[in-house]
This record gives sequence, structure tokens and C-alpha cells, in this order.
Amino acid sequence: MTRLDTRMRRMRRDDFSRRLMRESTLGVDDLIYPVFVHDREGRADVPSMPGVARLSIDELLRVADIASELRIPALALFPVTAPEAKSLDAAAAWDDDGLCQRAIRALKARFPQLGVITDVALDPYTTHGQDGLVDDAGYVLNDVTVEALVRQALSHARAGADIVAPSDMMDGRIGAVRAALEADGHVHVRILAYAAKYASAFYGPFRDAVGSATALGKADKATYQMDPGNSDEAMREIAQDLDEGADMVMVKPGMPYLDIVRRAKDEFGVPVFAYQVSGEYAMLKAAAANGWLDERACALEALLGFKRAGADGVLSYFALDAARWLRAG
Ligand SMILES: NCC(=O)CCC(=O)O
Ligand SMILES: [Mg+2]
Repeated sequence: MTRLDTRMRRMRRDDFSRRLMRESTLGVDDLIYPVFVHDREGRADVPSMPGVARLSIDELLRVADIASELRIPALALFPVTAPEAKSLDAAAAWDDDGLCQRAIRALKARFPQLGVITDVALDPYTTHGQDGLVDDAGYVLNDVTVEALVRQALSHARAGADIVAPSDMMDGRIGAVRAALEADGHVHVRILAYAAKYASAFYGPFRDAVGSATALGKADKATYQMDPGNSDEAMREIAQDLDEGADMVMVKPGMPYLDIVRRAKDEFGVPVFAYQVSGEYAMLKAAAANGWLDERACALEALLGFKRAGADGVLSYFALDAARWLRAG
């Protein structure tokens, strides 16, 4: 029997005591802002992601200025490749003068203190929209893809990327990228491994944004991304990536996988990040636009949930707004 004088509500009675006992908090240091960059002038809105646009490099610099001013620690860059630059061998991915590489150089020249994270995967560059190179049957080949990813990661490092983030889910790519970075003298470049990336339907709006949805068609990524039913397998993936030299690990998507975030933090005690993906953003935006949810309150609550689950930070399309909301208090 609970003692009658054990009143849990006592500490909840006032704002000051609620603040004193709060276990998890969200701050601007927890936020990473994903941005889409295209090889055109100006901005192009992404219809399924209200408030998100593809940006020219000039526009990207404007956004980076705002992010820096808000003290957001880092941006995550996602290039939108023009259809004519896509190919079967994804060669545009390691073009030292490619869109992503130019964007990195422009950002680091203007905002040296702002962290730049790059996506290492071939899906923006392949004609079929898969993250790797395929055989005649369309199966994504592991080892030749890893060689291509190494070229891409080195090209990003040479352009000045602070963090490379392999999101492809090939086996062995973290070790291969780490070895290549060391051999090429990029000993300070950090690796954020998308270690537990699930074959999720929540990536839909992102594929609209980067223009890989049409290419991908009805194909899926189930032969390399993880099955949503699995949790032990995610721990093996994370152990492997850490063993191969990852500095940080990522769980993706976010909200439907908070149990994985918690296990990752408890079992490994390393920096763990989560990606609140495009579909999670779109759901909240759509409900808010209909007047069904309070956008600010729900977005901040969802972001706090990642912290409570053990994440050290969150990639979120809400990052700029969240930073402003947190500042406004
Ligand atoms: N590598 C990035 C993705 O695959 C998707 C992210 C999102 O849906 O926001
Ligand atoms: Mg793996």
C-alpha cells in the first residue's frame, strides 16, 4: 500500500518545483538542422514539407547565418542532384567540384565555427535512387558500393566537411571510410554512422525533396536498411560501427524508434543521435495546419522525447523554429 502522505502531486504543484525535478531538457545545443541544396537560383519549396525549401548556395549561406546566430551547432547537408548529373555509377558523388563539395567550401569559408555534416550515400546520384551500385537484377552490391562511398567521403573531407555521415547501411563502410580518412590525413574528421537505419515509410517527403522518389518508383530498400521489427539486430549494427571507428551513432527514424535510442544509450554509452525524419515533420505540420495540434508545443514535446530516450542530439527540420521557441522561453 502506498503511504497516504506520499503525494506525487506535491512536486508538480508549482512551476519552480517542476523545474527543479525535471530530468531531461531540450536546448539549442541538441539541434542539428538538415538542409537541402540545389544547383539552381533561389529557393524551391518542398510541398510535402511546409517551411522547408531546396536552397541555392547563396540561400544556404543566408540560412547558415540564421542558424549560427541562433547558436545551432551544425547543419546536415543534403544535395539535390539534377537528373542529368545522375548516373549508374553515381560518379557525381565524388566530384570535387560537385554541388555538395561547393556547398561545404562555401559554408566553411563563411562560417568556420558552424559544424558541417555530410551525407555519405549514393541515392542522390544514382539513376535508380538506390543508395548503392546495383547488379543487373537491381540488387545493391555491398563491396563495390563501399569503394564508391570511400571516394565520396574523401571528397567531402577534402572540401572541409567536419563530420561525414554514412547513411547507406552497407556492411563494412565505417571501417573503410575511417581507414581512408586516416591514410589521407583527415584525422579530425568525425564519423556519424547511421548505424540503425530502418527501411521506413516515413522517408517519403524527403524523397520528394531530393527528387529520388520518381527514380525509386515501387522499389524499396529492404535488402540493406533494417527491418522495423528488429531491436537486437540494431545493437549488433551499432557495435559493429563503433568497432570500425564511428565517433557517433544514429538511429533513424526517430519517434517510432525511441526504444532503440534508449537501448543504444544504455548498452554503449556513446554519443547517440536520432533523426526526426521528414514524415515525422510532415505529420506534425499537417496536423498543425489543420488546427488539430499546437505546432510549437507538440514539436518541442517530440524533441524533448528524444532527450528523455537518451539521445545527445536530434536532426530535425524544426531546428530553426525550435531554437527560436527555446530562446523566447
Ligand atoms: N539519408 C536521409 C534519408 O534517407 C531520409 C531522411 C528524412 O526522411 O528526413
Ligand atoms: Mg551496418
